[in-house]
Amino acid sequence: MKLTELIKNLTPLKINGKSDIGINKIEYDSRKVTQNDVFVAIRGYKTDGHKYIEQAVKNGAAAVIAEEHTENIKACEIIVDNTRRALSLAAATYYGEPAKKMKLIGVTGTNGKTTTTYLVKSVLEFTGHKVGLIGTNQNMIGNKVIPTEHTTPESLELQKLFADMVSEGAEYCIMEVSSHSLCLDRVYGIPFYIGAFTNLTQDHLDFHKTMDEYAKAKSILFTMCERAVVNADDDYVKTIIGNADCKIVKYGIDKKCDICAKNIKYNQRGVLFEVDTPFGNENIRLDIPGRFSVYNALCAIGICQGTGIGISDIAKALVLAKGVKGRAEVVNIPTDYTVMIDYAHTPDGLENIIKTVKGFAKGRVITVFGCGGDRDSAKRPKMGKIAGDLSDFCVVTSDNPRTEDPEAILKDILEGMKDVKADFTAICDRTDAIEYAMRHAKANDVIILAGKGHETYQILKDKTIHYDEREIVRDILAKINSEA
Ligand SMILES: CC(=O)N[C@H]1[C@@H](OP(=O)(O)OP(=O)(O)OC[C@H]2O[C@@H](n3ccc(=O)[nH]c3=O)[C@H](O)[C@@H]2O)O[C@H](CO)[C@@H](O)[C@@H]1O[C@H](C)C(=O)N[C@@H](C)C(=O)N[C@H](CCC(=O)O)C(=O)O
Ligand SMILES: Nc1ncnc2c1ncn2[C@@H]1O[C@H](COP(=O)(O)OP(=O)(O)OP(=O)(O)O)[C@@H](O)[C@H]1O
Ligand SMILES: N[C@H](CCC[C@H](N)C(=O)O)C(=O)O
Ligand SMILES: [Mg+2]
Repeated sequence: MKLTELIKNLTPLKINGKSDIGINKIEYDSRKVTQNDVFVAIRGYKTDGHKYIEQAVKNGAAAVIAEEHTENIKACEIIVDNTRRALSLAAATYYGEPAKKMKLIGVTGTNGKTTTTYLVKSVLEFTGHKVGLIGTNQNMIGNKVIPTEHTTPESLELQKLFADMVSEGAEYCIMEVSSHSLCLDRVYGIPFYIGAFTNLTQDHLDFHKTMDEYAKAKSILFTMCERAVVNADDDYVKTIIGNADCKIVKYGIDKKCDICAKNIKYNQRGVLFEVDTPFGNENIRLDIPGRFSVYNALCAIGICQGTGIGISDIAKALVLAKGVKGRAEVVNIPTDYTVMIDYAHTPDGLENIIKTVKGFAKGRVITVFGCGGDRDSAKRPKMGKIAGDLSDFCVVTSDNPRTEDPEAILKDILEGMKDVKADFTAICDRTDAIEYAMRHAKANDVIILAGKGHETYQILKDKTIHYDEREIVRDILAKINSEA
């Protein structure tokens, strides 16, 4: 591709050097640059990509997109005011504007994004469509799984993924849009057909600092879509759609809205309810338990109706929809107590899953949980308080301590547990903590292993180790049985 073509949608402040040259590919990491690439220099949180311009040119960069001029540079220099945005726009051009060739649906919110995207994928597939999915657990094109490290990938990888989806015939792409991705312009310039909002509760304040800033970040999605589907019961909904200039469809249980659930029945297996929509009413059954599952189903219904699918097909597809790995997932073991793996890692998520299990457990609810290192530390005592007040017993433990001291994270959690109702203990090693819970479980108890969900790793200071709670639970059970 010609550099002039690649930058056609940018508004350069200055171009230094010859831009009528052939280029190979785009890179934003100087270490990956090879002959005739375009290097995009990004000012990051850990370092500044402008420091690596010289290295990128040495590695063969024919052009550099940057926010400032470099003296004596031996490559064409495109100066722009925002390189993250330039990266997103140039990547879209490089891959042939793939987002415009599919109907793109973005889901944002603190909790429920992954679950909702899977529900939407199931409904779209039930009605015969080929669907791409992007999110926390994995990316998918139809049934093909593509591993991922981020909930929402960097723009360059995102545009490549869109292009792969288009070339494999996907008509829709349903994706999670994290607040980080909105702030860091990973989705800049992308035309969303539908944007959806699940809810906003505390998380990621290490990054956003305040809830208002966090809400503002989420609201960006609703300036980029043709249609919005939003949770009317959420306290932040006004901020979220404050700048929206599109059709807005509201869903909820408590407030009067376009799509509402009534006569809700909860059981251990899932939820049953009636839904009223502008396009008809229907009975809905979803085999994922909890009030939050009603919200996720309503959000999915709003999105799918926006694509023109009838409510009766949506209802039929939701009955068949399977749960998502690591979300209220019951481990299949022959014990008289239950072990459930769940991804609750925020105060609200933890409260929801414990209350849900409390609603059906015939025995006690034992919660094993921790909090991630290098993440919002203000949520730690709050999660301690919630788990301690709502469970019958808690084991506080580690969940991806990353660069932090695991014991110090436990201490932060325990700060919130000074006068909680439940008994609790703290065991830093997660496997020992799970073993403790399993050895103390009685008939009909439910052990919730919260926080790791689908993850099959534990991130420690110096390394990431394989860590799959399904395997851990089975190994512990074998050990306990061998002692009998
Ligand atoms: C805060 C954050 O999101 N940071 C992301 C960001 O890093 P950054 O811009 O600060 O990059 P940096 O490390 O300072 O480097 C600056 C630039 O110099 C370049 N560089 C660096 C070294 C070198 O030798 N040469 C070079 O060119 C880097 O490639 C980069 O372009 O851009 C990087 C590249 O895309 C991301 O990998 C990185 O994600 C970090 C690792 C991260 O942990 N992000 C998490 C918090 C995140 O994004 N989470 C959300 C939500 C999760 C959820 O709730 O589900 C997600 O969407 O996954
Ligand atoms: N609508 C909801 N409201 C509140 N809590 C929810 C909701 N849906 C799911 N949860 C709880 O939050 C956990 C995470 O759900 P899910 O993975 O769907 O959210 P997410 O928004 O994708 O999270 P992440 O930000 O990590 O990607 C679940 O395991 C469950 O305990
Ligand atoms: N994807 C989210 C949740 C991770 C959940 C938990 N396992 C943790 O590590 O904190 C994040 O990176 O903040
Ligand atoms: Mg997710």
